[in-house]
Amino acid sequence: MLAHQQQHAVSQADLSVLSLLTQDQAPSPAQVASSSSARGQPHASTHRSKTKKGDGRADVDPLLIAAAAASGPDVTRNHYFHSFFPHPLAYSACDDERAALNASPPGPSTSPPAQRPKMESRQAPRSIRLQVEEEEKRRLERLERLRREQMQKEEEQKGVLQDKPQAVALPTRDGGFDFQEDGKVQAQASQRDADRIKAPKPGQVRHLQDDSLVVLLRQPSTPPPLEHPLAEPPFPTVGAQSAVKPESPLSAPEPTAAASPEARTPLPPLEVQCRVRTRIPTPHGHIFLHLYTNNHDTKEHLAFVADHAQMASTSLTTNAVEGTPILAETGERRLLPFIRSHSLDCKWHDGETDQERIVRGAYVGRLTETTHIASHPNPHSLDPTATPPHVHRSHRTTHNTSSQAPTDPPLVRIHSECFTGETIGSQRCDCGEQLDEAFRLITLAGRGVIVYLRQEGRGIGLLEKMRAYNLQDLGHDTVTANLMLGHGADMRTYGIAGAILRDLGVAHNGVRLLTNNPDKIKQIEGEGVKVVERVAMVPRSWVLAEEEAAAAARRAARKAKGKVSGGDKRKSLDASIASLQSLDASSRRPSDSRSTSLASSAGPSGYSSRAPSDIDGELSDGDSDSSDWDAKTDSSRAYHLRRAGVGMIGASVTSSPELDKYLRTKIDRMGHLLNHPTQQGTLKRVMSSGGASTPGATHQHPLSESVTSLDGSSGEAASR
Ligand SMILES: Nc1nc2c(ncn2[C@@H]2O[C@H](COP(=O)(O)OP(=O)(O)OP(=O)(O)O)[C@@H](O)[C@H]2O)c(=O)[nH]1
Repeated sequence: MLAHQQQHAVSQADLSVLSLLTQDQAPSPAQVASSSSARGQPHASTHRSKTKKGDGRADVDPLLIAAAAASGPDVTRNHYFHSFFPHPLAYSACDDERAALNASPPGPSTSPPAQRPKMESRQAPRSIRLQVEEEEKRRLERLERLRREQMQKEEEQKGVLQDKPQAVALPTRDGGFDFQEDGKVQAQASQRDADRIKAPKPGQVRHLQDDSLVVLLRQPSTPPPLEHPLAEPPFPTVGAQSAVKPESPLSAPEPTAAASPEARTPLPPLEVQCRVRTRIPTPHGHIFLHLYTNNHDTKEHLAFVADHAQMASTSLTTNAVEGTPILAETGERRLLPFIRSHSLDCKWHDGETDQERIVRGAYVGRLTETTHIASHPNPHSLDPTATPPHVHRSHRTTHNTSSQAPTDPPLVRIHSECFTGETIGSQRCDCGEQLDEAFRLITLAGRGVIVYLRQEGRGIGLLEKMRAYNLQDLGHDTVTANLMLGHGADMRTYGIAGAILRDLGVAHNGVRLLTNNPDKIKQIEGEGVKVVERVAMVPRSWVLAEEEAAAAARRAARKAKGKVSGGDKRKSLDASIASLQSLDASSRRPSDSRSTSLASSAGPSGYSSRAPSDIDGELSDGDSDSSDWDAKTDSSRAYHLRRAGVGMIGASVTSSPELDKYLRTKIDRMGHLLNHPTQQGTLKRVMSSGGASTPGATHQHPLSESVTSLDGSSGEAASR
């Protein structure tokens, strides 16, 4: 009983310690000392407590009490932010607060107490974190399942394709096609295939029942990996050199990454790859559209190929009689290599099927319901007159062409994308009509290439070009506007064009380049493309003006002479037809020398002067009293339809004060090889150094001596 009482007795010392710990103010050292000494006194109850060790509690250590007291009543970090915390700055271990205290001047402070830092957890509650983890796990499992299914399908597909022989496609009546080995019906065709051939269900798209074809269509094969794949992030698209360096920009903007050679990451050797080819019927005729990828940018550059002989052929060699073009002027058959993409035709992987080749466009002739012949993986090896297999990976590779038969250099246009000119017929530039004219000329010649480069706005992009247009509306020209925005006058490069032309096998034998731009000729030659002739691109509005002036002159002459007799009229028509035919032949024929180019007489009337079918249209245009010719033939109707701009790219003829200024700037400031017509209507364009108002570089290029005039006469004639 006594022991029990002793155990629960509270001594005076305990009470004083308790009051020390619970008081508002921190105890002074003296208080602590007295408290300790009080505990040190041999007090009866203290003594009793010392003797009662059986309750498991340790004696209260005076040092511990002193430390606790010095820290104030709220000592744990957990208590620190409780709203009931009574003592600002009582947590002496907080560095921020100590710093704030040190910073405050000595003596009574009037400034408000420093803000206590807030320590808040940004972590989501655990339940949410678990939920997110769970979802991520489920997503990864789903992906893994899909990947496994995909692999399984591919395995199955491989099995199917190995069982199925490589084949030439045979047409089916419902528009699908079946592939049979070497064109022969397979004796061991599967029962399923045989059933399908015999009994097609009406309205059913048969080829979609073919599992292997479905797999092929949904998961097309990819070309062999490039030696130097596209780096991440993509390399700048454009901007290696500019034709005209910034002279004195009004502001001095930072050079763009593309503009500054030092800032550019060194590019790997350029590689291009034709991924797909297809036939497109255009208002001017059929062309093959090729889509290219490359390892310098992420853009899809294009090539349009006109090759009528190839389209008519059922063989990859030009030895096939039906594929041999006949030269208009001599009637002679000439063996011309077909213009084909080496990277498209080559084998992409082992076990490649004809289906794969045909779907990507590696086929012979024209794909129809009745002809589906996959091309040979190396078509050039079949053609003795063709360029050797083109090595597209490095344009530095030289080919020995000495043993090859001379070939007709195709017409080639290297065109830069212009959204505004080509899609909505902007009258600020001549891009739309130039593209249209290039289509007209290559299809008329029956053989040629347009390389369509995705370097909008001379390489500065659509956004910047539109900003430049606003500056032009303020009165600046196209060059100055570019410079003001911190770009060069022309930021385009032609490496990709060169690689595409090499891939198409036309670079080495020479091309007739449709351009007025001397810088373009220089750059493309630097890419290993042989330019044997420059063919001028004449604004159609100029041609039109010339023709109208000529027609007016003829009418005036007739009036002066009196009405011509029927016989005279016939003679004059015959003479005109003969002259037009000779012009027409010239646009089809390669030039004998680099010095003279009979210009593509561009413009709506140019159709008539080039296409025999339009000759009547030309004459009717010139002679008002021969309009009866128009109604007589279909060809004149075609002429009028085309003249009206049906199906033309952009606008068939571009004409505006803005265009006038644009062309003038190109001639005066960018050295384009074109003379602006004078007010008197003198439209002879003399491309020689003497005739063109062009800067130095223009004169040095041999092709700058080419002479072109709107009436098709040679330079010598024009200058006489
Ligand atoms: N920055 C800029 N680009 C323009 C402007 N007008 C047209 N372009 C672009 O210029 C490119 C065509 O270049 P041009 O100088 O017209 O012709 P070119 O291709 O150099 O020369 P040719 O072969 O003779 O046609 C296209 O990419 C157009 O988008 C303009 O005012 N400013």
